[in-house]
Amino acid sequence: MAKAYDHLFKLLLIGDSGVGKTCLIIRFAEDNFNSTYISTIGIDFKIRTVEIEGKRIKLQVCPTPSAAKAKLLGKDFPSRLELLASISLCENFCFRDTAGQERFKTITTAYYRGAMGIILVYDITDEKSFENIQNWMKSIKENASAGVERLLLGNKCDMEAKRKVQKEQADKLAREHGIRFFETSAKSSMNVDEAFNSLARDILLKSGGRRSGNNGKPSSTDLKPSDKKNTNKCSLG
Ligand SMILES: Nc1nc2c(ncn2[C@@H]2O[C@H](COP(=O)(O)OP(=O)(O)OP(=O)(O)O)[C@@H](O)[C@H]2O)c(=O)[nH]1
Repeated sequence: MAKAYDHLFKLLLIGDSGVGKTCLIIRFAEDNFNSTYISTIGIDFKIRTVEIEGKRIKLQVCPTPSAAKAKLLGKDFPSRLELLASISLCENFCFRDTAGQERFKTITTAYYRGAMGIILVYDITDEKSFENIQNWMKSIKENASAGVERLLLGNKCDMEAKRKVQKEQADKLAREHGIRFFETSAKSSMNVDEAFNSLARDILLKSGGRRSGNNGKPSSTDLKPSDKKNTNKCSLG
């Protein structure tokens, strides 16, 4: 039987708690939005297959669980419960840890190492979440594979009246790091497909699966999200 996809890309979303990582993933994978806030504990990953440059790309997307985030930002590890939650991640990110904190570094490094693309998310209404992007960049440098594709997203752009972070500030930061930047809204779906597809396309181009033309820069007209949307549950396995 023919394979349902040509490439599998694993993506990771990171950023402060509450910036909208889970909602972005749900919007992308299921075209849905739920305003009920439940902080990510024990995570689902989502899958959606898109078509880019004639290739079917299966995107597997995970948010970083709270415990991993805390450790990556150098804070104390929150609790045993959160450790258990954090190790319930999917496929390559799946670990069982009976020893506790001492092995946590290995786990967090593995989150990053498994990812081919990392999406850094801040909330345009929360200045602190934008300032922390620098810390997230640092943790990518320390933990991720060299050359991992990165993308910066300013989420909640539907909340213009409460905006604290100007687009120009983020544009500048993205330029300094040589990465793309979008303002998105998981609520209105503004730029969500565009952002994920642009990252997938950059990974595809980097991996050599590209046609020539357009100077290697993505063109939004080349991006064709397919209808296939899917969900998978992670388990403590
Ligand atoms: N107005 C608006 N609210 C949003 C948007 N995205 C997320 N939210 C809200 O922001 C809150 C946090 O969203 P989550 O997706 O759970 O945030 P998260 O980054 O996954 O949070 P953690 O799991 O704690 O890391 C929820 O109340 C969402 O409804 C958006 O684009 N616009």
